[in-house]
Amino acid sequence: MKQLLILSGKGGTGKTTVAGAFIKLAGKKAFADCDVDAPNLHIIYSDGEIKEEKPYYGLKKAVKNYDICIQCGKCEELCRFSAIRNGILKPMECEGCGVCEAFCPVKDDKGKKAIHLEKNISGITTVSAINGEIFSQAQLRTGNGASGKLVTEVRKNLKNFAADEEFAIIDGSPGIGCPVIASITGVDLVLIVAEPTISGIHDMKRIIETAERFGVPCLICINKYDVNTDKAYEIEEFCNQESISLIGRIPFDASVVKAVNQCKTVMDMPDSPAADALRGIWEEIYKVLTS
Ligand SMILES: Nc1ncnc2c1ncn2[C@@H]1O[C@H](COP(=O)(O)OP(=O)(O)OP(=O)(O)O)[C@@H](O)[C@H]1O
Ligand code: SF4
Ligand code: SF4
Repeated sequence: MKQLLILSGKGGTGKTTVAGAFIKLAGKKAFADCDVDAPNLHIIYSDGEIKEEKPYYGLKKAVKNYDICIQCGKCEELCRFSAIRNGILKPMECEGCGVCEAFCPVKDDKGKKAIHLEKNISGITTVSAINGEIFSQAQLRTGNGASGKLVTEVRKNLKNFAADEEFAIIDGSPGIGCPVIASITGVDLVLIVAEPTISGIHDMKRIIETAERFGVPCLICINKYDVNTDKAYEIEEFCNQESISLIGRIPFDASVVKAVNQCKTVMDMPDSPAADALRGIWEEIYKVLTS
């Protein structure tokens, strides 16, 4: 299975718009949303038969039994993350280090400490089949820090359920942190959707560096290039200097927004200049993936 990952560094540059279009264009494929903090590919690809929905247990978290606690204050004194304040445990701030449990002097009749670690549901993974094509995604629960592990789970599910597919198209998350690193490992190609703004260019450079560190080849396309042609030109110059292929420019197109409002991809919209540009970009990517 050839895996294409779509990234940008900066959020909101058009990753999901591009991923949604490629899923439509690619024919036989599987797809995944690795933006587990804020998944949104399901807005376009929602009607499927659920194959599997599972809780994902990530980091353990502290649980406090207030009935047996003698309020000695040891756990509060030792917690490096200030997750216990005025005797009250704030589960959202617990990092699961286990120091409180190790030093708590009180046990219940089953030997469980007054403060102890317990399994914790970090998120929910879902695999669905849409017209026979596998869609793997997950939603991280608020206050959980296991985003990288959850992304790894999404990719594992994609491989397990769609091992025979020719392509996998993966919508990545913004930034360069854990979820991006978990999504980049082992993919065949990264497409960076660059935005012609100061922050868009800055973040594009950071994500190129990240991909290079993992030895994954990168291609670039500029989205909404006509909104700031000076900055679009700066991206082109950068690509020339660094010998990175710029494979397309997508214009600002009101039908992209209309498509999202109708829960469709831009490829479903008539007379869309953005759809025309995306068709050309997909052809280039297809050539690289199948060469
Ligand atoms: N070429 C375009 N013309 C007009 N609007 C666009 C274009 N591309 C994207 N948009 C709009 O910009 C917004 C962000 O796009 P999108 O959700 O695809 O970005 P994203 O990179 O996936 O965001 P996030 O980082 O939040 O996941 C959406 O409202 C989308 O409709
Ligand atoms: S497990 Fe660690 S972070 Fe969580 S409350 Fe205990 S000491 Fe604090
Ligand atoms: S260390 Fe144990 S007994 Fe002491 S305050 Fe914390 S939970 Fe209560």
